Amino acid sequence: MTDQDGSEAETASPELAAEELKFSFRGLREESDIRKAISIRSIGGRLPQLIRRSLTLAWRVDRRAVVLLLTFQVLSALLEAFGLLATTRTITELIASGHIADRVQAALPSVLAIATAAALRTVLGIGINMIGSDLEPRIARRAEWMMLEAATEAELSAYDTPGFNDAWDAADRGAVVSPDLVLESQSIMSSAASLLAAAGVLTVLHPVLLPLLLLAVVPQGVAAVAATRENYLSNLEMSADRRALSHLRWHLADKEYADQVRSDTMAPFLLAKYRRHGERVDARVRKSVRTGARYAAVGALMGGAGATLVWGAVVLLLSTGRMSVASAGTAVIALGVATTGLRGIVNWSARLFRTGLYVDDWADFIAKAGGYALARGAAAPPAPDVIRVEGATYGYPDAAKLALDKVDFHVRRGEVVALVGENGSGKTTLAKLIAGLYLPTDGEVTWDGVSTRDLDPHALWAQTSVVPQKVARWPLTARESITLGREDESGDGTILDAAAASGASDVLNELRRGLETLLAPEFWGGQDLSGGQWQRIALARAFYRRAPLLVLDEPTSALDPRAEHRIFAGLRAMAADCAIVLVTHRLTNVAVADRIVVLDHGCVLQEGTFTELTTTPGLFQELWRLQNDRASLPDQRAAQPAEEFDSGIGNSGQ
Ligand SMILES: Nc1ncnc2c1ncn2[C@@H]1O[C@H](COP(=O)(O)OP(=O)(O)OP(=O)(O)O)[C@@H](O)[C@H]1O
Repeated sequence: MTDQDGSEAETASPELAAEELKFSFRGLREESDIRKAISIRSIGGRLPQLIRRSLTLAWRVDRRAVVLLLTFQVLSALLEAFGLLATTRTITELIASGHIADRVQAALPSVLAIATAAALRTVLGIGINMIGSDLEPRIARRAEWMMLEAATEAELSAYDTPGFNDAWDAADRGAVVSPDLVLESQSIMSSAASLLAAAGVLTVLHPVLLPLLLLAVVPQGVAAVAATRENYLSNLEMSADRRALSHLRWHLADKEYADQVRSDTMAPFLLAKYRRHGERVDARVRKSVRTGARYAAVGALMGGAGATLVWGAVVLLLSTGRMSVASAGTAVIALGVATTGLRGIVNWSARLFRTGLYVDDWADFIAKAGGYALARGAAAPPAPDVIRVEGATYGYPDAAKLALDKVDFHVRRGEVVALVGENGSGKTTLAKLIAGLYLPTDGEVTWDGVSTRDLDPHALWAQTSVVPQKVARWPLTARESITLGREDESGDGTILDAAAASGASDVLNELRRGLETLLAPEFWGGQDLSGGQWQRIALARAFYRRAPLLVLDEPTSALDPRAEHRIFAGLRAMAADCAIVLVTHRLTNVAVADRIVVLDHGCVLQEGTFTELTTTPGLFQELWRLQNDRASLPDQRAAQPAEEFDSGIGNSGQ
């Protein structure tokens, strides 16, 4: 139980506490696997794989750019090493004995070499930057494209699977950061190139310097990776609250519910929930920031100790005469370059590692959607003469009971068959099975004897028109909303015929630019329609398609009596060359059907013509009687004193 400000009643026992919005990564990677995958030990092995992944992604987008990027990077590293060696030469010439003018002249070629190398590296750096910036948005789009392809090629049932939508959200974040993978890999490679150049020079100067340098930088690296790991884990733990926040934000601010937020006085109630989830996120962020700061402090302390060791070694080597002044001078510069390179590798690796975790979510989604990828046959069905459902069972993932249990049904071309039953009896689910949107968990649905499992789904859907309960309000022009991009050569005639049959012509006549009007209220200049007008457009869309199977799921729920009458008056003529499956609760409308199938708790309870079912005792007759009972309400009102009747409504259920 919750009070108006959204807080749970104190008395609720844990088992009976109200459920909250929660999301799971179930079906993706298990959390324990994620923790294992991001143990510090596994990270080293992961980096090459991530660099390979970033190159593969970039390769898919633009091979030439990748080749140029790598070539520029190698050239830049070679120039850096060359510059460092030229530095030794310059210092040697400058500190040699002789007149200063002679020494400067002797050093001039190597100074020129240093300057040329630096200039060339700057040019290469600009080139690398340019190629990277050009690649990044294209990589993000490519990653998004792959997600969209994977999602649209998945079975519809994937959307009913717990965790699928979370996987989509996580993958979306992965796609957004995917270009960073390239930037970070490239920065690691460039830091590695600098390090290699400096390491080569340092090893020549004295072999002890390099291992000491590693000692200075590696602890900081480990600390950075540990902080990154903590940050990712906290994000993972917060994902449920963050999704809840985003849902609540949508429900509070979107146009769809703006009226009900006001009329139901929902704002304080939902805002309290929003605050609660927000506070949980804040607490987790605070914990993560503190842990990260602790890691950073330990890393910095150890790094400082390491750096003291390196510089102490240089001083010792110089003071004991084991290193010349020229070499020490170069060592100082090379140490600077090597430290920057190493630090770059470590810090960029930590960032690459974190990005890699998000990109893993993206890759997991693509693989996950792949797990639900349409894997049916390739046979293209001709217009079916008969569609049969044979002993079909369907259970939604994780549902406590079956939505359909051993259902037999058939519809022939030229027939109108109505599905009737109480809420939740399985009508929509059966309609989706017939239209090949779902495959039965058991049993078969066949089109002219061929199982929908063996038919090419896209070819099957091309033979199907569906008007669902909640029709899509595509952000398209009225013309596109009806043709869905499948305009034929016959010109506007077919569109206008479909519009006339559905009643959409009245809507079109009132639009400021007729068929060319943009029906997209969320865009500037786009026009919105009423619920019933949208339904008429959706019906026009279905009629325009002229598919051999027409599935109408509550197609007239928002239509006025005149518009509804037009649809049902025209339905029989339409059935001449197609099979029509009609789902409706308005039983007067099912008189148009050749046969009526009554569903109850996922099973077929009755089947017959309208006359048979209205005259035979059973569920249909009972529903029919209840629907017509409304006619007696005015009589009841007349028979009852007004006050008694009004309070009766208010007290019903007591
Ligand atoms: N996506 C889903 N995930 C889990 N269960 C679902 C889902 N959709 C429907 N169900 C369940 O399956 C059963 C059949 O639902 P279905 O939508 O087919 O019923 P219906 O007869 O069309 O209902 P209505 O008359 O209310 O439209 C119901 O128990 C419902 O709760």
